[in-house]
Amino acid sequence: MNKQIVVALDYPSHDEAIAMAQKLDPSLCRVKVGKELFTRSGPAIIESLHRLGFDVFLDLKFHDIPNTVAQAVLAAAEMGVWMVNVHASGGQKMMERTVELLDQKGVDKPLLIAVTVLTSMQRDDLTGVGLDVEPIDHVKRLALLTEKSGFDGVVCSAQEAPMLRQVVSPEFKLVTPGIRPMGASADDQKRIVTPQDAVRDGSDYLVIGRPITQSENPVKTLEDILSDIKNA
Ligand SMILES: O=C(O)c1cc(=O)[nH]c(=O)n1[C@@H]1O[C@H](COP(=O)(O)O)[C@@H](O)[C@H]1O
Repeated sequence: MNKQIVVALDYPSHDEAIAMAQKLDPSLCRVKVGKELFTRSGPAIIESLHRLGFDVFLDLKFHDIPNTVAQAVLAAAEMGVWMVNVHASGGQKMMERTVELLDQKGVDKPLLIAVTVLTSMQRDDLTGVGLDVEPIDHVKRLALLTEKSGFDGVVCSAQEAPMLRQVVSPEFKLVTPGIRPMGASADDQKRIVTPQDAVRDGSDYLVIGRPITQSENPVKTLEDILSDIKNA
């Protein structure tokens, strides 16, 4: 089974994250460790999740000079994570140096993914940082740069998936947060899509946090989403 759902374990402690992971079935989903959890728990959380049998997406969104990002991604690869991400806006040299270093070291490469435009942003947020473009156009530009740099895929909103599927190779992975089942609260997300539409529009992996982790019955919510996407 192609495990398409990645549950975002956005918790303030190792034990709270593990308590949720223990309710989940690693044959049905993968998990994501982000900045809050990793900053509080460090690599121990990755080891614990691996022991439970999960594939781990380490979401630290690296963005720095090429050597620094390449070395950080190497450290992630050596922890055995399944997927790791950087910000595409760090540029081509940053991504190319990362691929080159991992090749030189001969480590097993995680899926190398670059964030395009955060799903919490819309046009006026881009204007605020000096980018006078529509999110979809900026996503396209950064996705093409990411592919050219030898990375495996991008993080984007599933709203951009149909457009990207026209311009990138079929193997290029589209990882889409900002997923909200019909009627769920959007929280701080802006470019949101339902699970079913995300899959139908060509998303490979759906990153879902609060709709599952803050649900009264996370396991049932996950099962409902899985059954929705099966019908997509
Ligand atoms: O890279 C990410 O995972 C990410 C990129 C992005 O553009 N938007 C985004 O929401 N995320 C992450 O995806 C998760 C979404 O969580 P929920 O909004 O709770 O479903 C969070 O952990 C975010 O850090």
